[in-house]
Amino acid sequence: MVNVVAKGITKIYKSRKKEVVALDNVSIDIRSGESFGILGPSGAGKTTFMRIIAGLDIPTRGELYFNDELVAVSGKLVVPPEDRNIGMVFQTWALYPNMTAYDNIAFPLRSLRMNKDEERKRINEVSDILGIAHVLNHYPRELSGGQQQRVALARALVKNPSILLLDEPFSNLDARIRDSARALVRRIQNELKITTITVSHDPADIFSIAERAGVIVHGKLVQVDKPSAIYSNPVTVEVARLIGDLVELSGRVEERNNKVYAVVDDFTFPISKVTAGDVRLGIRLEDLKISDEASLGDEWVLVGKARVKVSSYSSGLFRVTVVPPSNDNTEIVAMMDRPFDVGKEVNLFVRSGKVLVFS
Ligand SMILES: Nc1ncnc2c1ncn2[C@@H]1O[C@H](COP(=O)(O)OP(=O)(O)OP(=O)(O)O)[C@@H](O)[C@H]1O
Repeated sequence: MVNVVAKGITKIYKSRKKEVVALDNVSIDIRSGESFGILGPSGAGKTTFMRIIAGLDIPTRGELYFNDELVAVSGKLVVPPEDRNIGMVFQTWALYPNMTAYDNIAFPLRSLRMNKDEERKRINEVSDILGIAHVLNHYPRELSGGQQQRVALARALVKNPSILLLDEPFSNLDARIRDSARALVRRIQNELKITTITVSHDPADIFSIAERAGVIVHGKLVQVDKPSAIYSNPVTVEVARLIGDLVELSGRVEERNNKVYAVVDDFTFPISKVTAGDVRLGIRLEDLKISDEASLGDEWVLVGKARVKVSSYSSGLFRVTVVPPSNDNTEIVAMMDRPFDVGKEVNLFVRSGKVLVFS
């Protein structure tokens, strides 16, 4: 088991006389045996970070250690990729189309000049764990997406790697089998206790397999925490957006009866942070509700009267957009279990303590 330590890693690409800062002073300590997730929008620098760990790219500045061993430093590869004992699964799985599943999995072992019995034993072990023993004679085109992904995973695991790198490993799978694929990766990681780093732009991947996660935005590591803590306390509105649908509003802080509110047109949102002046608010759709009732119990706080502007259907729920009486442009969306008539006057509620405040 290996702990991965990055100290001040910066990666600058030079292309057509332009410099792109893909990673900007990233420091992180990924614990031995940990399942760590890296979340970030497209172009944030996630793949660059993985490539540097794998040794496929060299940091422009900074140091990378596996345990206490220096593996790369400012412009220099100290330990080459083939000596890093890393298993990788790419987004596309990158299986060799002209080789059977067996030969794909055996490929990393061929350089070890292992005897055939030992090779078969290893491949059978890893195939049993992944439930693909019955398709080892098939070519990739004869396998389902889920089976192809498991072959790619088997190929990454067959050498007993110290580190497993998964780059968007589920994005090529049908949505309906993604959950079971995530559960499989989580179970294997748990059993084998390999330090695992999963990169994704999809928070569902990170929530299902990572114990801790780092968020990279514009090359900077802006937050490291448990996924649930990033969800509840995102450091910026960009991070909040990455981890779920969000209503964003601009408000003005006011104190009324010793309580602090953010006022948005006719709405008053209770907030806990005392930040004077203008604030940016973020509220998750699941923390908003509309109702004909005047009260919904202690969990929900009345924000004000609203008018239904649009009501549409979305995956089993109704997406209801409401506006305050005085401003048709301040749109707030709540996911409801029934439709509401357009033009109807309703009460808007927010879940207590769930208004995110950004300065
Ligand atoms: N070889 C390269 N030469 C020049 N620029 C590059 C190179 N590789 C990556 N970049 C740039 O570095 C930045 C980070 O890219 P990277 O692929 O690491 O992002 P990412 O977060 O993995 O994005 P995605 O989710 O879209 O794959 C981008 O602006 C990208 O265009």
